Amino acid sequence: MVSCLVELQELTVLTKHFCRHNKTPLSPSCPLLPCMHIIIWSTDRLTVGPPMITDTKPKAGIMKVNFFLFFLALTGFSLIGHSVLRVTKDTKPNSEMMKFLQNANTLLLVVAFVSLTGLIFLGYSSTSLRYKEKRFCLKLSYKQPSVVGPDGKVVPVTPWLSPIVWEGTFDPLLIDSIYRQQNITIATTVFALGKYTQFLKDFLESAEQNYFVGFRVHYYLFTDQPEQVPEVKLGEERQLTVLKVPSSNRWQEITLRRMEKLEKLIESRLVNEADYVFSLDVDTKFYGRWGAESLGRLIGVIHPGYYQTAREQFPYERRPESQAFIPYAEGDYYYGGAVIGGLVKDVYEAAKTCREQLDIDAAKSIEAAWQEESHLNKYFLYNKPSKVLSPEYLWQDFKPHTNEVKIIRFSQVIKNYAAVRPNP
Ligand SMILES: CC(=O)N[C@H]1[C@@H](OP(=O)(O)OP(=O)(O)OC[C@H]2O[C@@H](n3ccc(=O)[nH]c3=O)[C@H](O)[C@@H]2O)O[C@H](CO)[C@H](O)[C@@H]1O
Ligand SMILES: [Mn+2]
Repeated sequence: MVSCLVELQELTVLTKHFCRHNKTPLSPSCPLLPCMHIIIWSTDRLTVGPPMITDTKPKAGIMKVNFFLFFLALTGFSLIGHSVLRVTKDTKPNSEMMKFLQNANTLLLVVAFVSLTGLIFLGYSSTSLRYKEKRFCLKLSYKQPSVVGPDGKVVPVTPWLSPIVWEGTFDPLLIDSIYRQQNITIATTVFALGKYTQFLKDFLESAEQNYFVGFRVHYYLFTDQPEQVPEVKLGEERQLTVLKVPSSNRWQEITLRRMEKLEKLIESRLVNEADYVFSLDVDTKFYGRWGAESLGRLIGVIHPGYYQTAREQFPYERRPESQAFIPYAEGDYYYGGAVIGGLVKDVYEAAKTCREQLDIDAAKSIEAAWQEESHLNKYFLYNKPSKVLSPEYLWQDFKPHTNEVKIIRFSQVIKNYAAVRPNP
């Protein structure tokens, strides 16, 4: 019974998926469509348990839908045949016509049975459970949320009621005092490999001036050259731990491996050493306050380059073969990979999932358009952040100021990519 339900759920997911992307084998006038809708409706209500994030395998999916429709059609014909037989039996018992109908009906039943067997076989042979989508639990056909309203005013809340943190939406003194009572530790991971060690001094010095001032902050600095870490005077109750990691000759590998390093650091240390954790890019500088208003269960930041862009133009990964794939009609915001934060447990789930998805892609020799940033965007689409930081919390020094961004708190410095990265 449970496996039947699972199969039914999967068919529902697939049918919805195909309908949404206009790949449905059913035309709108097909008489089976209402029947599929009834199944969709009923299995929606039977859906239990936490859904998964990955996409379904499209080929096995199409075959399953086809098998299922074939089975439905044959069973339908067979039922009609059965009724006709009963009527014919009453009027013309033992006629040639009667024998033909009996044979035809038996054949239909046999083929229906074979297609049902095929369906069950596909159900067991495909990795159905592993490839189930989260998508079916969320109704994803909604309008793209805006960040700046038509009147030019900033939007302070997401459509799922998470705050979008902008200057003027919170009282800094009040919010700091609320969190200070909780005696929290904020772990902050930062990576500086190769020539990126040159960014450390400004990063750390500006963080000491602006980042969670008055809170217990523990920086975990991953580098391949511990001797290049500058001496920076840290405030009271603030500390820095240097962790040596191997070098890499591909910048893409450095940025995407941050997920794995974060996952492992949380497992080995942060579960006991911190309450919240942020992972930040190092080629950055703090220019303004970044405090307790940024704390929450799961935190993402809106990328400054795309907060007024239509989602079809977001640089999400668009190849369905990648685990980071997001279709053109989906997406909320384009989140920057330079900031991820939240409670240790929730950041762990995000980092672990992204690492797993990156590994699946790597095994298929696929690298998402923007490495771990693409996977993070996929994760946030299905696991909505509980607080979203506005582009005040991730700006780019080369970007001219705009009316909506009143204060720049954290910004990417201008860098010569060719000079600082180990490869183009
Ligand atoms: C603003 C923003 O959202 N930036 C993201 C973007 O480009 P970025 O151009 O910001 O990527 P990037 O070159 O700054 O690399 C990201 C981070 O990796 C580290 N690093 C990188 C190269 C290197 O040689 N040594 C080193 O230590 C360093 O901490 C750096 O800050 O896309 C990247 C993925 O492709 C990351 O998701 C970045 O977070
Ligand atoms: Mn960067």
